[in-house]
Amino acid sequence: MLRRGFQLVKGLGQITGQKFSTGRNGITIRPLLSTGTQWDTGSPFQTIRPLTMSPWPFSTQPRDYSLPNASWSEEMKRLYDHYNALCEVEVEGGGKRKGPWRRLPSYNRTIKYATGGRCLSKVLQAKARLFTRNIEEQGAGFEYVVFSNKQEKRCVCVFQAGHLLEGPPGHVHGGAIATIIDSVTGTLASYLSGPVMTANLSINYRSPIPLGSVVLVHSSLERTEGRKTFVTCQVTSADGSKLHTEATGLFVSINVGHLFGA
Ligand SMILES: CCCCCCCCCC(=O)SCCNC(=O)CCNC(=O)[C@H](O)C(C)(C)COP(=O)(O)OP(=O)(O)OC[C@H]1O[C@@H](n2cnc3c(N)ncnc32)[C@H](O)[C@@H]1OP(=O)(O)O
Repeated sequence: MLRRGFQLVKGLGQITGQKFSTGRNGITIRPLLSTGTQWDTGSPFQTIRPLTMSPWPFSTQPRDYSLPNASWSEEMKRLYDHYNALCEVEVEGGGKRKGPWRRLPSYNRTIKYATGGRCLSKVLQAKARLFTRNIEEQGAGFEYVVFSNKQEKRCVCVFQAGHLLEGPPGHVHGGAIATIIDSVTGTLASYLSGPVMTANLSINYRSPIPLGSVVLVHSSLERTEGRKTFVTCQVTSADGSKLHTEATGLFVSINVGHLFGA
């Protein structure tokens, strides 16, 4: 029973991305699901606090990684607040209506908790995570939030690069920069054109990005041609005064069956 309980919570941790750890004297659990079920693992392990169990083994309330957390710098929070405020506009006589901008929520699977992928075993399916959201330690990897503006066919990402993204000493790895560019341009392309895959990404690195700094990743639609969506991208310092990186991307619309073995 004890072993079964431990395997289950460990499995849940892998599936939900939530934190469970084994202490010297047993299982220490920071339950994030709240359920009414009390599991007593018995001595020497401490009582596992109530867990909410659903018939579907995935959390129904996955973490939205694009919301502020304790690792965000003042600059990151200020920029988040700035763009978040543009998501609503005041109307005459009081009240608010939706503004031109949207904050895009972000989870650790591309399609929220969908299984899929050609030839993936069930174990791999359960463990698969979105590359940019697979570091659980807050502030260590990619901290970012994307805001999109459908009317203007563009988006902006506020990105704080954590210490695990180091390339040259004290600066962000070029592959990490390519990753956030691919994610932001891909998000814009799929927001405007539906399911797409990156066919081409061309990057010019103009000036290094200091580790821990906050930068803006701007992406705009250049044009569409049939199944092809062309986008541009610039990574700048938070105040816009310095250009760090420029890129262009080509995204090709796909039938999702392309990914699911059809
Ligand atoms: C919502 C959450 C968002 C999260 C964001 C994450 C973003 C991450 C995005 C990725 O990283 S995707 C992973 C990396 N990309 C891949 O693995 C793609 C691998 N390549 C493919 O699967 C196929 O090559 C591809 C789907 C891109 C295209 O194959 P298709 O058979 O569907 O299309 P086809 O080869 O017929 O090409 C269609 C058009 O695109 C053009 N094209 C395709 N690849 C090209 C290329 N590389 N360069 C220039 N043009 C290209 C091609 O010439 C043609 O132009 P025309 O219509 O004018 O004839």
